[in-house]
Amino acid sequence: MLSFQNVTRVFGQSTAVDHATFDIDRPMMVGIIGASGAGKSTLLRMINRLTDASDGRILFEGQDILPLKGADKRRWQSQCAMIFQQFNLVPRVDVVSNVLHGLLNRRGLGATIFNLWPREDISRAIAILDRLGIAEQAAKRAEALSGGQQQRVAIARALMQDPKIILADEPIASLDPMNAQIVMRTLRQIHEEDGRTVIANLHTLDTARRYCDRVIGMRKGRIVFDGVPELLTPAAAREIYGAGHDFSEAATSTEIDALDRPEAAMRDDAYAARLLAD
Ligand SMILES: Nc1ncnc2c1ncn2[C@@H]1O[C@H](COP(=O)(O)OP(=O)(O)OP(=O)(O)O)[C@@H](O)[C@H]1O
Repeated sequence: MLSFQNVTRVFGQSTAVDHATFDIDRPMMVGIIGASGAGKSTLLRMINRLTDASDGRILFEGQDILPLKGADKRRWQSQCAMIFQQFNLVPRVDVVSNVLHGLLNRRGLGATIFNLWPREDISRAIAILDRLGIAEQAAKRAEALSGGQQQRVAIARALMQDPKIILADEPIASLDPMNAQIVMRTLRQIHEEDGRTVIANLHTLDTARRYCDRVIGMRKGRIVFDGVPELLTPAAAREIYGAGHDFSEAATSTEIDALDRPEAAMRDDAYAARLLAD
């Protein structure tokens, strides 16, 4: 289905992703973990062509998606929707319109600017919001919603594209523990019920363990772990995070406690090291 073959991305002197090679041969939920700067975002962004690869091939159902241009590239991008840590909604615009923006690649800019959406698109947007439990927010401005609700709107916008793959770049890093769980459960539900592949960059090992079928661990651009969560032993975690021997798996088994800490939103090596060393 999705095949990475020696995919590399170089920025100047630094190699953000170094010969990444792996196959996803059936719909699954994949968590990508690693310290800040390990290359997780770059890996994800190369899939939907927000970032170009320097070398290698990414095949989707046999076709290399890296050389795609123009309409072909847009078609591919509509098959792999992305959600972001900061939701990337239009804050002053109502929720339904934000969801309808998921159709931008298909309906064009005119429909978006003039808010000219066919009735069936609007009905579908509301049905998706209903599925995600936020239909009653449909008429509100996006900025009036809580973070967790805004991320669900972003997921609804992604679903509007009817994508085969959902790419989630730190989807819960800005959320409180309760909303983080709701968003992760929503992503899991979308995978299980719709058969879509979800690939999510995650900050806590425990979230990857709890929600993902497979975990890919990156360190300094290289994939150093690829397996089922059960194989994510303390030794494997040390390898991924470069942590010391005082690493304790128990320290990462309380995702909610970890997210509860005020510094949980920090995205740096010190945070990962502290988490592992606690
Ligand atoms: N546009 C860019 N220009 C230059 N360097 C970049 C660019 N994007 C990423 N990098 C570098 O590539 C490396 C990998 O960055 P990336 O954002 O992919 O890591 P990450 O694992 O997602 O980190 P984080 O968890 O902090 O988001 C880093 O050294 C980063 O500085």
